[in-house]
Amino acid sequence: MSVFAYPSTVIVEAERPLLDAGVDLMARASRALAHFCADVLRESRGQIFGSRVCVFAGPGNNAGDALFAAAALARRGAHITVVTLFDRTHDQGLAAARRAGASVISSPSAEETTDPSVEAAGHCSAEVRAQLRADVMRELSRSDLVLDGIFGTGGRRGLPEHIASLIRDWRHSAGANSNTNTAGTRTSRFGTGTYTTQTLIAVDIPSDLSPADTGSEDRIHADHTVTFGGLKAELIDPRVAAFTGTVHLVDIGLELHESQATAEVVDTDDLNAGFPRPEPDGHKYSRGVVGILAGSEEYPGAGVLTTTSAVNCGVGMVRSLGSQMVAEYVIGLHAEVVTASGRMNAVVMGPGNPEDEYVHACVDALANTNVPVVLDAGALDMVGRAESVKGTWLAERPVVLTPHAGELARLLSRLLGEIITSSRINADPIGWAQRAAQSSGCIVLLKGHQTVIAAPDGFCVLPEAGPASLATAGSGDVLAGIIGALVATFHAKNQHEPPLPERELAHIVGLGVLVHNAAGRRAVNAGALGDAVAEVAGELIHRGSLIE
Ligand SMILES: NC(=O)C1=CN([C@@H]2O[C@H](COP(=O)(O)OP(=O)(O)OC[C@H]3O[C@@H](n4cnc5c(N)ncnc54)[C@H](O)[C@@H]3O)[C@@H](O)[C@H]2O)[C@@H](O)CC1
Repeated sequence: MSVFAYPSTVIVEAERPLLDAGVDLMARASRALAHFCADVLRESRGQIFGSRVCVFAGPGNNAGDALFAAAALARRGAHITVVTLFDRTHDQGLAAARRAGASVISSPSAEETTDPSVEAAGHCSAEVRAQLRADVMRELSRSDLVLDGIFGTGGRRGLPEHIASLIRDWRHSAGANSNTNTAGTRTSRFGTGTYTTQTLIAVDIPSDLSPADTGSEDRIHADHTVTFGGLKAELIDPRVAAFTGTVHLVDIGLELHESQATAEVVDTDDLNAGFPRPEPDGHKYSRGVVGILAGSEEYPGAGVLTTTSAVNCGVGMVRSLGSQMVAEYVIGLHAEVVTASGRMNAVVMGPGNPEDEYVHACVDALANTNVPVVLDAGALDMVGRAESVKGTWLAERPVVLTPHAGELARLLSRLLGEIITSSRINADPIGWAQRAAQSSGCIVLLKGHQTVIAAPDGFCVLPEAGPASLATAGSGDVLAGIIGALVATFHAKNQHEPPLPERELAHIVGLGVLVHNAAGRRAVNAGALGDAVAEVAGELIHRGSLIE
């Protein structure tokens, strides 16, 4: 179900009242972490007893989580090696790990010295440093599981060089033995019939989590991140997926309010729960009427695909607002589509670049209404070189824009009056979708493998990533039809209420993306995709949930 993401500062703030009341949050966090690690070890090795676990321990409470979890694993028979990376760490955590039998290697952190008599913690001779480094590398190479407890929410960007070089060397040495490209995260051995997997788990957040590519060799690439209390907003950025691995959220009893969230991650459970079903006393108008202005003499197929997916999504009625020729194609396939004018609860404009005369007629028909519009493809050009849609026919109505990166680059170049390239968009999809939503005043759905939906207040909805099969001609037309149908249905339900809050509309658009993803898992081209929408909507309406 929906998981809301919060800035780390909000999560740390929510810990405060519980800590003040004496609640041992670290015990909750480390217990859950130990359970997770135990599951991983059981799955990869069959048992915890005899497994080898290496803990990178930093200077703060993040190390505390890792060390208490390691102590729990040691009590279940795991061999634990703690690598302390600073001249201080979480004392109680380290004591607990030692009591449970952990060995400790103090990895040297200070500058090299040539004086062999200086061997205090952090200051040691080159020879001793080399030996300690070799010990750490040996331990890392034979570990079944490595815990990144270097920095958590208190971490600043940029690992100190002694840690960066350690990670770099480890990644290189693991890469030499690995049959995957994810050097250091997974080592497979075949031939003897055994298969060992090394798993790297980041505690709360991977240390030095940065969306930048630079220096990525020196950073933690986790297989899993076990995060506590609330989903940290930085973990959901698609650019950090290679560093976080799969993110697992552990509830430690914090009180967080959705209003403080900056994003929402939605998945199939949300679709199962939120997809609109016909009401027993409903009728075609209460289920929503969507107008589709899509397709042209040049691209008639876009009209067919957009209309097909809207019809198949289970909306009350679909009106074809385009040319006679497109309408004939559409009605040939879907006899229920109506060409007569009349009431509408949402309109989709733009797929297949409909001719101007139909666009003008449609804009006239929508004047003095608050009917929401979904602008796709050619219709995106209607959002012009203004700070927002204020003062245009788009004002006072919900507007959803559905660009891909190239279209968003053109749109933003117009809105911001500077050249924005699609490669810049691809380098920061969330940031640019938010920028476009804020400056246009519209909901912006940026299409991609990880589609991002941004509302004008910056709030984002991230639907789970779609299948690669969706990257095919006409797929966007299908998506526009689905979103138009859903927006029409929700708007029909709420037409006598105040307008849907932007975040709610963004959520509905997110459900549309999930329908599209589910259809994409059943089809390999856009024609079949439009048909698969009927299958998906049919399961949601008649069965109550998707068969997946
Ligand atoms: N407060 C609590 O009781 C709880 C804390 N928890 C854990 O504690 C973490 C936060 O703990 P802390 O606030 O101690 O923060 P960290 O454990 O991230 O460590 C902060 C320390 O690291 C140093 N540091 C940070 N970045 C550095 C860098 N790039 N180079 C050198 N030194 C750097 C800081 O100066 C500070 O001393 C969470 O992420 C979570 O894992 C959880 O156990 C939940 C409860």
